[in-house]
Amino acid sequence: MIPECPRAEDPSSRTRLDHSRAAEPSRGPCGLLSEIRTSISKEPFTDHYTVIPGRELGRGKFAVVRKCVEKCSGHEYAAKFMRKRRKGQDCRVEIIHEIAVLELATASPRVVNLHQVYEMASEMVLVLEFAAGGEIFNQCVSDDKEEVFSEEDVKRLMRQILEGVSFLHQNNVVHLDLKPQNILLTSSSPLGEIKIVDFGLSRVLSSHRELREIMGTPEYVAPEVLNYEPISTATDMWSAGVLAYVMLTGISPFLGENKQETFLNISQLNVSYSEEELQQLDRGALSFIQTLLLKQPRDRATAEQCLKHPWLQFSEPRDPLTAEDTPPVEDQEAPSADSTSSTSPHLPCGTAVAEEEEEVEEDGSPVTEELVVVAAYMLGQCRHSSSSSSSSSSSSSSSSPPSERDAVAAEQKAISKRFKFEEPFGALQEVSGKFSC
Ligand SMILES: Nc1ncnc2c1ncn2[C@@H]1O[C@H](COP(=O)(O)OP(=O)(O)OP(=O)(O)O)[C@@H](O)[C@H]1O
Repeated sequence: MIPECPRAEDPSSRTRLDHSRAAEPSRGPCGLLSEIRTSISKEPFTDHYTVIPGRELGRGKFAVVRKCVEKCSGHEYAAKFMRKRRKGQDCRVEIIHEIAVLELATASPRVVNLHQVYEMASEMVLVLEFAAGGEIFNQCVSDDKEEVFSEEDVKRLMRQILEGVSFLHQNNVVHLDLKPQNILLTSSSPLGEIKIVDFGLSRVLSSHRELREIMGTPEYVAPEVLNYEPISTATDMWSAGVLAYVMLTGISPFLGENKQETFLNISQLNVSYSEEELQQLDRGALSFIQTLLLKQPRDRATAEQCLKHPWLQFSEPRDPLTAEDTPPVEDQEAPSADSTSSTSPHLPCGTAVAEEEEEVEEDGSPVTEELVVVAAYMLGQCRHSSSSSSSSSSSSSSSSPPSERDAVAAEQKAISKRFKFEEPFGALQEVSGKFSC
């Protein structure tokens, strides 16, 4: 018998989450949200969903994402199975935060939709809208000319990414892990719409408390993160610049032979704008990237400024040689806003952030949080830029034979590593202790 779909607020079928947490502050430590509206079902997940056997949709260190079908509706979803205990620590609060951010972003079509949540003894399952086109990463690194994005594709997708990022930033949320693996497509052919996923590292910014987390994926991480300087919405904008570079060229601009080299490339802003792939593009594309890959966060364009960039305006493709009308970077509208400013745009009703009491030290100075790093380190799937301090200019994915490449591709999922930055960059260490949430 096909079960009926439970109604969203049916108390008999769901356990309201967090009875015990109702009195908790709306935001926990480290910019984490701690209140959610979604009911959490304690019923067996498989009573309501059939998990499609076979290949996983994706995998992180503590989560597996599988395709499933809701029995009552026949609709396909992506079920993200997340372990509650990680390296001996209870990480449920982190999962609750991820749910809360997804709830907050319901109004944005650029963020993946959360359908339901289930909780078992050791796992929680986030039932997400299924993005059938998979990661844009696949097209970024494809050898198939038919598959790789055209510049017009990148413009359209980039606009959508920026719309999503702008929505998050207007709500004081920073994603902190924007990368091609976390930008999915509703369909790959024809090319659909983008959906931003994975809010596991996201944080809520506060005007009274500096956030200095060191986390992210090395290739996409901004210089201020490496320098243990305050994180802001501009931190995501750096990653957006790296994303644009990778989508347009298939080259990861800062990727080195190892993470130290990658970090060095980032902190020295060692990026090449003379790659052949970039030269073939409209000049506006280069100018766009250059408004983002700037060392000082305050100098970077905001998501809204980016959406007004000449390159992203709707236009017919132009001959790169005659594209003289795009103003050089320095002539463009100066991105100046301090994106950590306290102006708090609209938050959806009921979201916790607006009600939160800010933490301030006794002397009135903002509380600075010390955090341990979570860096999901990706093996070098993209090609290195020729300017990077890497000794080789191509990665295994571009130089290996196809069979080897397939094997590499099969293992391309994130290998999470943990880094601890005790001092600015120079003292970067990978640590082997407990994983801290
Ligand atoms: N809604 C979805 N539809 C289709 N595939 C998805 C969906 N959500 C996630 N995936 C796939 O699963 C992968 C892992 O998902 P996600 O990044 O959310 O997990 P994670 O464990 O937090 O990963 P990471 O370790 O990279 O942070 C994604 O990169 C994507 O390939």
